[in-house]
Amino acid sequence: MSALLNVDDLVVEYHGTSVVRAVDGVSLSIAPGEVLALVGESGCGKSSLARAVVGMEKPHSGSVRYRGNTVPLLGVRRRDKAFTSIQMVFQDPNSSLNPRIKVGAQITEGIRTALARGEAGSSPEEWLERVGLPTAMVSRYAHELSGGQRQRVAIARALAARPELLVADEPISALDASSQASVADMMRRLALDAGAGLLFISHDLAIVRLIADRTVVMYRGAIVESGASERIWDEPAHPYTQALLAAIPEPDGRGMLPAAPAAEAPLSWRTPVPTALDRV
Ligand SMILES: Nc1ncnc2c1ncn2[C@@H]1O[C@H](COP(=O)(O)OP(=O)(O)OP(=O)(O)O)[C@@H](O)[C@H]1O
Repeated sequence: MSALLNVDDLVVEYHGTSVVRAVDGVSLSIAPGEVLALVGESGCGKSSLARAVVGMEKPHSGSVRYRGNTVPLLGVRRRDKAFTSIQMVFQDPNSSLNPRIKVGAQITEGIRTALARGEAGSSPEEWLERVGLPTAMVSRYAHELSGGQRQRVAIARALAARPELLVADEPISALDASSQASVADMMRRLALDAGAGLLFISHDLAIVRLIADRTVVMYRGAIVESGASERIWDEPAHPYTQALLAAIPEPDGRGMLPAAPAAEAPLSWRTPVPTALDRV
């Protein structure tokens, strides 16, 4: 099956007083109906990659193509029908929800995006039910909801647009621990029922293992390992992946590996590779 999303040798840089190369030559693809997880520690470049995928960052080099077409920068992407089927959920729901518009109206914006593409729409109440919220919330404002409820609304709005590609950047970290797995699973089901591809960004390998077909592990802007999620969980090949797995607290997940903190990892991957900052 041809890919929905192709990222080829992508480089994202921030040019300020110094140059930060946040994404350093990343290639990946997502097929329709596939969940791809992107994992890695804070600052490894996950959000920069996600932002470039949805047109919020301009690639320094390399390319991001959606159904074979280069994804334009956000303003153009929003206006171009060919790209309204890309939706994003952010870590912080406050950055995507408007505090002055009622929840129902915000979900309706998503439904209108779907209708404009000739897709079936449904009511805001139905979407609230699907994400586990009471339908009465249609008439509430975002500031009247808890952080977790807000994130569910943001997820409902993104899914109401019937995305064919959903990019979710740490979508469950605002939720309480007991509902993280169920919301992640709900996102998987709703995206896949619609035949969409899901790029699910997380630092939580235990959840990623539950919902992602494939996992890509990022470290310092580059991919160090990728493969079937179960394989990465059972036989992590790269020392960095092994350290990520070993860091999962025992009651929550793995607890199988002997403690292998990053400090004990081989120098080959711990030592900053003299690429990014040194080169530019
Ligand atoms: N606007 C910016 N200007 C300059 N540097 C930035 C900017 N945004 C991100 N960076 C830097 O780029 C690198 C990658 O950041 P990014 O937010 O992509 O990582 P991340 O893996 O998503 O982290 P987190 O999990 O904490 O969100 C970091 O070193 C960060 O400090």
